[in-house]
Order: sequence, then structure tokens, then C-alpha cells
Amino acid sequence: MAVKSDADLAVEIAEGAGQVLLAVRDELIANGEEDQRAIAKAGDAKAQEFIAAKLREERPEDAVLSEEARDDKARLTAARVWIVDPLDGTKEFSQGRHDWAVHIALWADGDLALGVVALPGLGQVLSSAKPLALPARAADEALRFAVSRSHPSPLIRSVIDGAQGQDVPMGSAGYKVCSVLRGETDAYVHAGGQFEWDSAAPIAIARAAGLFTSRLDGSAMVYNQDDVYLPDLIVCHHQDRQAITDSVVKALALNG
Ligand SMILES: Nc1ncnc2c1ncn2[C@@H]1O[C@H](COP(=O)(O)O)[C@@H](OP(=O)(O)O)[C@H]1O
Ligand SMILES: [Mg+2]
Repeated sequence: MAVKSDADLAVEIAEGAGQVLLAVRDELIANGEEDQRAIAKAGDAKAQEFIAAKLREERPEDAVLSEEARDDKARLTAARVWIVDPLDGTKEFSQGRHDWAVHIALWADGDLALGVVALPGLGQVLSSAKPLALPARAADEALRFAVSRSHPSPLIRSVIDGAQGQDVPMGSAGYKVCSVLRGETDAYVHAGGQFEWDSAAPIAIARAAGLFTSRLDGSAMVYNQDDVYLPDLIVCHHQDRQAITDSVVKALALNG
């Protein structure tokens, strides 16, 4: 039998983990579970188990970096590393909301090679291998920024105000990047903390679709580093890059 392509495998895994997460949550709620931490914990564990088993079975040679597994650093000398967040937007998942995601990315030979984000609450899966056409951006309308519901940042508030934009709160880094691709927002600018698994798959999809992506200081998002802390990012249409980066520079000067 022919070996499944990485792109097909990533979609299969992201979709499958999404189904596992929906089923776990339904079952717990049907059994009367009201503790959101218990729902989040069960979701994280079951999705991690599903993804790890699939990767072990289908790509036993590859290294894996996951939010929910020990980082044994074998990945630092590997040619191929899967970077996964089994459940991004954990809080929103546990609250019964739809704005959460499963992230599956593949890093190969120095850069992101593939990203898949499943949005089980919407029944959608986005892949860098099949980029969506970018939604049109009306140049005269205020920029809509996807922002965190649970990690407010004074710096990001300043960036949005400086760009005369409006904020659209929602959970999950993957869901936010997909909101730009789905035309619900125009940009996602984040500061204050995140890890490689929070952004790897979403950034691969954003790049493939032709969005601008960078760190707040304008440098490239770099993955599979020893320290996986990757605290800030910009995702936007190229036409908005200047306005947003100007606002970031001013906000950094104001907020230190
Ligand atoms: N200041 C911060 N420090 C660490 N992680 C952060 C963070 N802000 C956001 N994140 C992580 O980024 C993801 C999206 O967050 P948000 O919805 O608030 O934008 C979440 O991942 P998890 O749900 O996988 O933990 C969250 O933990
Ligand atoms: Mg996450």
C-alpha cells in the first residue's frame, strides 16, 4: 500500500483528534461533569494519546514536540519534527465554546514544511497544502484584530488603538489565525507569551495562503529551537503590514 503523504496524514490526525475531543467533552457533560479543569485535563490527555499513537504508527522515525509530552530534545538533531498542540484554546473547549483548535505542524530541515489546523467546533480543517484564497480587504475599513479572551495585553491594546482598529475577542491562536483566513478578522498580533506549538501550524497555513507573518520586532518566526518559548507574533495582510508595524513600534516605545 502506498505511504500516506505528510499532508494527508496531518489532516487525518487533526480531524481524528478533533472527533476525540468532541466525544470526550460530550461524554463528560452528559455524565454531569461541571468542573472545567477536569474537562480540559481529559481533553488534553485524550487528544495527546490519539496524536502520539498515530505518529508512532505512521511516522516512527520522526521526532515530536508536543505541549502535552516531555520534550526529550531528540528533535534538536532530527531532520523532521512534528510540532503539535493537541488542544489549543483549552479554556474555551472546557467552557463548551467552539473557538478552539487542534494544531499539527511538520518542521523539516530548518523550517516549517506543513501546517494543519482543525476547528472541530466549526467542522473545518485548514491545511497549508491547500491554501484558501485570501478574503478581500476593503482598504477604507477599520482593521479588525483577533485578540485573546483570557490573556489581555496592554501592549496589544496600544497596538490596536494606534492602528485605529477594533478588537474581536476569541480563544486559541489557531482559531485566531484561521479567523483572518476566513475573513472574520484582518490581523492577529500577540505579545506576552506563547510556545512553538501555539503558532507553528497556524503560521505555516498563514504563510502558504500569502499572509505576512513575523515576530513583533519584524524577524521571522523560527521553530524547533532549544528554548521553545516564542512569545509574540504578527499575522496580517501584506497591505496592512506597514500600518501595523508602525503601531507596534509606537506601542513598544509607550509600554516598554
Ligand atoms: N501570555 C501567555 N503566556 C503563555 N501562553 C499564552 C499566553 N497567551 C496565550 N497563550 C497560549 O496561547 C494559546 C491561545 O491563547 P489565547 O486564547 O488566550 O489567545 C493558549 O494555548 P493553550 O490553550 O494550548 O494553553 C494559551 O495558553
Ligand atoms: Mg496552545
